[in-house]
Amino acid sequence: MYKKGHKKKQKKRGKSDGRNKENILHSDKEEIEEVSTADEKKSLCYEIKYSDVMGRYIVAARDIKAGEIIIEEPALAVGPCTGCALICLGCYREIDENNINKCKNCKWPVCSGSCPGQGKYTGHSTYECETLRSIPPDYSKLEDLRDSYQALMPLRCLLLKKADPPKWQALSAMEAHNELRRARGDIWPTNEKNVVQRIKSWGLEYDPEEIHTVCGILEVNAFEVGGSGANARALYDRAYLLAHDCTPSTTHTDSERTPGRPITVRASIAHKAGDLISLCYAYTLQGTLKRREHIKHSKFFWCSCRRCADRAELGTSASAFRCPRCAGAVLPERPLQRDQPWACTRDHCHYTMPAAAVHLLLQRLTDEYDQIDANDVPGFENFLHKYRNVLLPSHYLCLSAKHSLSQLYGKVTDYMIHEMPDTELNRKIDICRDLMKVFDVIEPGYSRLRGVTLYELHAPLMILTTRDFEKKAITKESLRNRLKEIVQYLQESALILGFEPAHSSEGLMAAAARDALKKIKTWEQIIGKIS
Ligand SMILES: C[S@@+](CC[C@H](N)C(=O)[O-])C[C@H]1O[C@@H](n2cnc3c(N)ncnc32)[C@H](O)[C@@H]1O
Repeated sequence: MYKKGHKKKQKKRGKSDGRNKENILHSDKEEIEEVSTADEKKSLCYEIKYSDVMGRYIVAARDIKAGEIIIEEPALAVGPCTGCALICLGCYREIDENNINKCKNCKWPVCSGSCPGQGKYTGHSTYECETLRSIPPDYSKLEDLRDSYQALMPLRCLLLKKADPPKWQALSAMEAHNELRRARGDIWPTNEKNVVQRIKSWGLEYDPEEIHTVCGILEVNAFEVGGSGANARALYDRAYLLAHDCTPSTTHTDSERTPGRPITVRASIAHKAGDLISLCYAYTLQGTLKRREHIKHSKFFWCSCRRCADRAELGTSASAFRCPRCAGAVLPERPLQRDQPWACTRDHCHYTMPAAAVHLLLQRLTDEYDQIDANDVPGFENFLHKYRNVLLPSHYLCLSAKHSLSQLYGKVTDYMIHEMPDTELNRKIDICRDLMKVFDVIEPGYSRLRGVTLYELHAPLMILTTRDFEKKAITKESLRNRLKEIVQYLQESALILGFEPAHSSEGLMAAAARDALKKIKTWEQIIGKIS
């Protein structure tokens, strides 16, 4: 499943967009679709291509500017993720297991009688409700009920066959990788038990192979959607065509509160006509070994993108261990062959490490990293200090620790921004700058990671500047230069995060950045125009 990732606007797709079929009255449907398909082709900024390696993928049909909308479309289907807690079938928010509210008709869990997802195809639709009415949940077996949620999203897709054939047709066109998945000892039997047998036990007559195919379509193509405690997965008619790249060229965001739960895919960098339009199927802040394993495991192919093929990951050294002999960087000799040894990059040093030793060391360090509590500032700092002779500061585990620290410094108990001493503020600044150097390469342009980090960077800079001004330890000229730099960070952050839904944490950060910019304007009374 794709994790969440983000103006001069391309002509925005209107509500009569050919794919927004739920907005079209049946009698007019064919005519409107034909017209809008022709219009659509003219205005599309991408075209679909095919290769034996990647299958279908999209490229820019013309030059695309950073921030431009490439795809904006409603979901074909939305439903619970596998392994989710007991959630409302309408809005995906967690339900209090001691006080479960039930749908009046089918008796399955919903948050309330007025849940906004009631009766919507992106939530608890009437056809789902009617189907589930004959399968009342057993509330004396909550664990079993939670397990049964795994079958709900596949069932929602299968129900579309009758309830909305065009949507069913659109999702049926997606890749399921059945042969690759069938050959794997884990996925197929798990789906057989948790989904196929479950749907059979509900007395619903679907072909087992078809159910497996729907499971595959979801595994290969679904996007994780939602936020603010309401996590779900969704299929989209065109966004699924985005090929993978470990330095993605787009970001995407979904709008939980808009009917149809649309996804918006934006160019995070400028594209030339013919450029691949890509999305990262893995977490960019991981090293090549982990990203490739994750992609192989969940998307069934070995990535060999530019970043994966380069031992130094495009100059970031994001997987580099420190050489115990000369303190240089130890990197894989052939990063696309995971069983090949790693070696020091310095000419005179011939230190090598067998792949198995690297994998073991990485696992041990990852296990230790994972033990650190998400809010534990000293925990992350200790990790960085403890492994300073084992990992290069650019190693992704160090970057992950710094990423957490960049957000914790200034926001958690004992580290509230106005109480932080200058040394800690400077630490936050250094951390943010280190991160930005890497993010500029692995998630360039208008990416959420860059937007948030720029915002985090402005805060300690602003406080140090104010303190220096109050102490009269700064000239007018240097004050102006520092404010200029802060304004640049805030403007870019507000621009990037302004693409996010207003109520999301990133949307709120964008609003805070805009406010901060207004406040900085008041300094102009003291020092004259800043920029
Ligand atoms: C969501 S689908 C993308 C659409 C798909 N290509 C199709 O034709 O339906 C993901 C699948 O596309 C293929 N794919 C995407 N990016 C790839 C890449 N960079 N290298 C190789 N295969 C890729 C893989 O088969 C992957 O499982």
